[in-house]
Amino acid sequence: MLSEEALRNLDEYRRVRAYSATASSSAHLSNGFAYSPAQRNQIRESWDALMRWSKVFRTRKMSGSPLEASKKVVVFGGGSFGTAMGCALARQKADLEVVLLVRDPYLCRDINVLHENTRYLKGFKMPVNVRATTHAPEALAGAQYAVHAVPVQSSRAFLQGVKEYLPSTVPIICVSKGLEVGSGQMMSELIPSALERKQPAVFLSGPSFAKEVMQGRPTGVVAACKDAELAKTVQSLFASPTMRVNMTTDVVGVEICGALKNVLAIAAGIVEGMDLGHNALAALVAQGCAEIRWLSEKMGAKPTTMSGLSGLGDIMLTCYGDLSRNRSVGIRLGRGERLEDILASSSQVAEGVATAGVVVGLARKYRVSLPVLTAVAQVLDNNLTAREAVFHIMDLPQIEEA
Ligand SMILES: NC(=O)C1=CN([C@@H]2O[C@H](COP(=O)(O)OP(=O)(O)OC[C@H]3O[C@@H](n4cnc5c(N)ncnc54)[C@H](O)[C@@H]3O)[C@@H](O)[C@H]2O)C=CC1
Ligand SMILES: O=C(CO)COP(=O)(O)O
Repeated sequence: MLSEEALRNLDEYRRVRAYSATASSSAHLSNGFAYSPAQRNQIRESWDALMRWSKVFRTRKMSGSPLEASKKVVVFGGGSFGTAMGCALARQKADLEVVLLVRDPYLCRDINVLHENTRYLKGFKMPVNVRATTHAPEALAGAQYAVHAVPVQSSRAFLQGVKEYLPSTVPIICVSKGLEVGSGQMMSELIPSALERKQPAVFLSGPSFAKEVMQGRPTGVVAACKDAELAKTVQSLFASPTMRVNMTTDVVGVEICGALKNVLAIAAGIVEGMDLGHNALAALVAQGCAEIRWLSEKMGAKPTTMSGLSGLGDIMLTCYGDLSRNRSVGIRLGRGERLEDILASSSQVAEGVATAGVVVGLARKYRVSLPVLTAVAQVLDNNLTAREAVFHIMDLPQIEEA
């Protein structure tokens, strides 16, 4: 059921594992340097302890897997990430029915006939147990989980539209990252507000470009839910040889990091587009990390979340990774293009653009100053050029590190 590329990656992964199993018998490193026998023993013992722990853990996990018990999963949104996550699930179990609920009948037909998302993930074959429909009642009938991958600004209208077909017991696994313009809400607030009821929901976030998930490349994400049992269920549902899933109960932390890193990625793109150099980029990303930490802590997030996959992990990916749409928007702004032209030329969502304005409101509410993130909103709002923003940020008073 795995694509050829995913199979190649798995083969490589198995070769590495086989190599690691035999490598401990070879004494010397290639440059003639060798660890002392005591060091080598210590290294081997530490590794063996890790492997023993891993084995015990895996054996305990075997019983009653949520994937085994699942028959149907619906994915809201047939964009790049909904498709990639739907395919990641489908590859794990051949008789799992994965249904993408899409708007466009032409895309729907391509997915069902060509087994390819010709608009958002061109060139990637989808597993045959993934299909698409434009009909919400059919998509939702009998689904045990709903993966929500609709852009944040369209999520309220979307959820209101499917509410009557979505049983209130079906967990939503939300992968959308951003804050709603107008309400300022995170997805964990928007979902119950749009549905006008409580709905179990887990927030899956972390460094995970859709294309690489689709290629079956190793990826790590975190599942956040106040209900730890549900977070563990989703952890176990998505965990595979190519996907590690941590769990946490810190929903606010995971959501705010996921939303704000998109704004920071626009800033990183601007620095890149203006060719300001590696020093500038590293200083900017470090400052952005501090700003995200200041706000998220005031909102009640755990500090560990900031240094985890949804925090630092996703910040590094989006600020430095070529596949980031938010970073691309920033690069083009930094090169002098107008925002409206950039947005008009892209069919994909860059959540940071809308989120940037909302962050400024949150910063005021929580009485925290966020120079870089506010500067991004100013540039996007056309009140500052990228060059002016950089000048003003560099000219801020020199401070004690906080
Ligand atoms: N692409 C990626 O690598 C990742 C994306 N995400 C997040 O996932 C969310 C979705 O992003 P992508 O799939 O990348 O977006 P995309 O731009 O590839 O596709 C968005 C999809 O949502 C659909 N859509 C938009 N408005 C809709 C509406 N009102 N009703 C129904 N469907 C609607 C579009 O038709 C399209 O299928 C975003 O919040 C993004 O930040 C998270 C992790 C990785
Ligand atoms: O969230 C993402 C990866 O984790 C995707 O980032 P972009 O939306 O900037 O492409």
